[in-house]
Amino acid sequence: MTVVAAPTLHVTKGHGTQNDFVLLDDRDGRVELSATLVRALADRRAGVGGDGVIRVVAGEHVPEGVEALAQDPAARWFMDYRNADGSVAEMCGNGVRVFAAYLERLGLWDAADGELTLGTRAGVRRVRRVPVPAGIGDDVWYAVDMGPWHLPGGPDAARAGADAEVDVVGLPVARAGLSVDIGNPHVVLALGGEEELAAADLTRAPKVTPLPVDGTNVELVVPLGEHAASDGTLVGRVRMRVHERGVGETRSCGTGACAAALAVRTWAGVGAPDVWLVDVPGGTVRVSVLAQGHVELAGPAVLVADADVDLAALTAG
Ligand SMILES: N[C@@H](CCC[C@H](N)C(=O)O)C(=O)O
Repeated sequence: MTVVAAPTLHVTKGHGTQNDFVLLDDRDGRVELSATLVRALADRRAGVGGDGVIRVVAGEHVPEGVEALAQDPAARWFMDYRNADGSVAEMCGNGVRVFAAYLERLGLWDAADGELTLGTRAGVRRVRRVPVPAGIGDDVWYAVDMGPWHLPGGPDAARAGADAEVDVVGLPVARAGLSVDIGNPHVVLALGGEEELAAADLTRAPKVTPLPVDGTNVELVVPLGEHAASDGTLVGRVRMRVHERGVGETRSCGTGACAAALAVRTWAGVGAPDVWLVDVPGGTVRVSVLAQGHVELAGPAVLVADADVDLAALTAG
């Protein structure tokens, strides 16, 4: 890969339920997306600002993209996702939807032609446009098949409902948490109610024991009950706050919402809903448990700005 010598970098800013990203069209794989460049772009004062940076690159230009193409030759575009601290993450649920909206903007995908197949570090993912659920908003919604999920603690953790201890600043005692893998790592813990959720101080990372070697995202959830939708489907609802690995507290996390719904569904046991609305500080997303161990995430994706970044000024410090 060669470093782009151009003095400016054209970027787009987008978000999914206020989980915000700097998007980069590097379809030919010419940009050296170093951790330093990612941190500078994501910087909320000296840069564009975002929870992460997402690069669109043709799969053939990056090794992980080549792997995705081997899995499914339709995975022409690869989502290269980076956290705001410059670290690489396997997957970003909100990011996939924003990636799809960005591809539409770039003319690289048309939702009218059918679903989008893309490569991610967690494997191939599929996205389609879906109707916006009544009463939730008027943004464009996309649904993503997030692929397989599992409980790293296995059946023992499922039975116990926990496999980790999580200490959150602002809460009096450490809580039991359940690890959920949805392509990237999460630990979910249930709190007693809205007051506790508000009291949690997520300016510092919760202490997770044992901490997975690659770290983890942490979701705090308050179950809000269940209701029957107009078609009779049983729908569960939870409120969630999240501390993201490589970022800090964010206003939403798509993989985190999936992990939260899956953990609450595990705790609820037989007869629990397969469809969940997850309320996050930045909005609401929908999680549906699909057949064959897959889970679907649906929610909005919004592109808000385009900018030409002066690379010399950005990296001047
Ligand atoms: N916000 C994302 C998750 C981004 C990656 C995460 N911070 C990690 O390191 O695993 C989402 O919407 O899923």
